[in-house]
Amino acid sequence: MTQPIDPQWVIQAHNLTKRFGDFAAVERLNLSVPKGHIYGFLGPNGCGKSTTIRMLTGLLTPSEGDINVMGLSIPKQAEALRQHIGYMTQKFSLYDDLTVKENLQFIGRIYGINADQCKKRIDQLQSTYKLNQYQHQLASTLSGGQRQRLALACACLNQPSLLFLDEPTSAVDPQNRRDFWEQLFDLSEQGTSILVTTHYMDEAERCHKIAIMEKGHIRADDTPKSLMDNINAHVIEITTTDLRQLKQILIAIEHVTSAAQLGHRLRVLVSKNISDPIPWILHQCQQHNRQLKPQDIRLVSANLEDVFVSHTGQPISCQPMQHEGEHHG
Ligand SMILES: Nc1ncnc2c1ncn2[C@@H]1O[C@H](COP(=O)(O)OP(=O)(O)OP(=O)(O)O)[C@@H](O)[C@H]1O
Repeated sequence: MTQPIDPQWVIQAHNLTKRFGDFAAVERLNLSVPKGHIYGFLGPNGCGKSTTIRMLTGLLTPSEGDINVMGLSIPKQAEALRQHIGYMTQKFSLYDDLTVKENLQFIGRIYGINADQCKKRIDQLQSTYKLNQYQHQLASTLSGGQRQRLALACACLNQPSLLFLDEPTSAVDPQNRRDFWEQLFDLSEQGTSILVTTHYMDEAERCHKIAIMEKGHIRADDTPKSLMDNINAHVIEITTTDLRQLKQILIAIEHVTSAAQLGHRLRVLVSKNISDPIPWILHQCQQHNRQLKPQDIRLVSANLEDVFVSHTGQPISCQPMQHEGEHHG
């Protein structure tokens, strides 16, 4: 039995909680993903992104809460949902001892797609995702970028209306990441809704909307622009010498929420409780016998990394390692 769902939302979750023993990996999470959107899920390692996705796809039973995905009540109707979604896991979940084509054929059989239709669909996907020349190659021998394209092709085989992508770009190089996002925008234009987790701020900025998670909770949820415009901190850049020492001084001061060195600059977040942050920083430095000239310091616009740090208290050190990938197929 399907549940009524407001047609503007493709996912609605209410009070979603998952406990592993005493530990709450996800706690009272509320989430609404608009239909047709690319919706980004951000947050430090271990904050509960994958656990949330696994509950939304019906793979993990919540401890508490309600989930409605495309009108289906999850996990009760997870089997029916499976026909309409695609899920690309962090590890890409390919069958290493099968070739590219065999991986796709296998997924086709799981979905019960008839042989003729499946063949057509596989030809189409191999062409879209530049896999034709690798179709007889074992998945285990593919490069990072080729594996990523095959994983996306597998996730799209059943022409899903909703795609879940869990860190799909963590193992590929910048060119492959760009190409991958082009493919996501193509899918989005064709009407596919996409929920994607990422640690990359440039990717988050491409999303229609994002949610920032921390310790099992959603801390912020809006368009990237709105999050940047409404950041709850002043963003200040300081260009001077001996930034390491200055950073240590500033980070110990109340109302300074973060200080990060970017080459010859120090990027500092100061709480909005301080109304006039530049004179305030100059004064704080003086108090610590550190002279700063007014021309060394300026107020700048927030970027998404500032928003991330202001909500999680963490730098983007949680970014995955960049693996060597290949450029074009
Ligand atoms: N089956 C499980 N049993 C016990 N703890 C678990 C289990 N699955 C996840 N956790 C814990 O729940 C927390 C959230 O994990 P999750 O994988 O959802 O994080 P994440 O945000 O996806 O992290 P990452 O960015 O590193 O992929 C972690 O502390 C993890 O150790």
